[in-house]
Amino acid sequence: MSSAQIGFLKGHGIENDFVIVPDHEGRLELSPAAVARLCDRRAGIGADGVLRVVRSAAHPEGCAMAGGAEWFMDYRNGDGSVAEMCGNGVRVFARYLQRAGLAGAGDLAVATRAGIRRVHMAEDGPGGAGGITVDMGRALLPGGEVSVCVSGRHWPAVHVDMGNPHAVCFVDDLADAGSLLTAPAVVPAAAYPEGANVEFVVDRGPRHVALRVHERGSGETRSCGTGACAVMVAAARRDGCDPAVTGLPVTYTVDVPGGRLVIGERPDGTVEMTGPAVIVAEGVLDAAWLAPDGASPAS
Ligand SMILES: N[C@@H](CCC[C@H](N)C(=O)O)C(=O)O
Repeated sequence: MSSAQIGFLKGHGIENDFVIVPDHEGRLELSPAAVARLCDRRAGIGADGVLRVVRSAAHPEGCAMAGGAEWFMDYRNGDGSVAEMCGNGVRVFARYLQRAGLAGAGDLAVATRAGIRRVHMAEDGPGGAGGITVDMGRALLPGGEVSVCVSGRHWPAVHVDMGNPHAVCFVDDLADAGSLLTAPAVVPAAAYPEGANVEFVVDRGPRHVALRVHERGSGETRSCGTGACAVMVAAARRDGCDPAVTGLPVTYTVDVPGGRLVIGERPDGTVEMTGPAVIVAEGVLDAAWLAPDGASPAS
């Protein structure tokens, strides 16, 4: 590859899609504008976000993470903003490492801004169909009264922190959320100083829910892994099966527009998410296109 080219891959986790930028030694200056260009669905590659793959030792935030994770997931939203964690993204990140021969089947630790996430990969199936399970850590429920407002309608919401911020509201019909072309208002805004991902949830059956999500920095997406975990945690408390109270693990099926995740919580509060991760393409980018103002993306 010439110095004017940058390698990339495209992948998705139940249609939450990402441009993957391997930058193992941390040499790229990936500005917010460059991320937004990559994610542009008409003028760029198109994606909900970017996964930059960097060795932890080559990234200041990766270095700061204890836990012996060789790789740091530098996740960016489609608008170029930085986020702490991406649940579908970490599965796709692990799939990339597996495909590149940098990780085998079995267990892998990935450093994220929200801490270390432990990933368990089965042997890859056709088209990346082998499930990947992620220990998503413990949810925090800061409490307080929060509500979500769309087009003059209000719903009470549950504030759940999965390393990144979520407002979960239970609605009668997923269509109630409207077009979700703009971000729902979350009240009080002070409860979410860094903004919020907002999930709208309906019941599908016992321990089975479905959601739509408006993601901070990306708009409505076809899936959100951390959002699905936040929904599972909120639903378990609503349904009287909080594992910390019952002493029993609980598992929910969570449907999203792009597919299905299976999410469980143990009595110690650990949340575990299982779902697919697929790499669909690989190519090269023109570095001059990525940084048209003359700033070199490679340092
Ligand atoms: N799609 C992701 C979440 C990505 C980050 C989010 N938009 C935020 O800003 O917190 C997921 O699968 O968890």
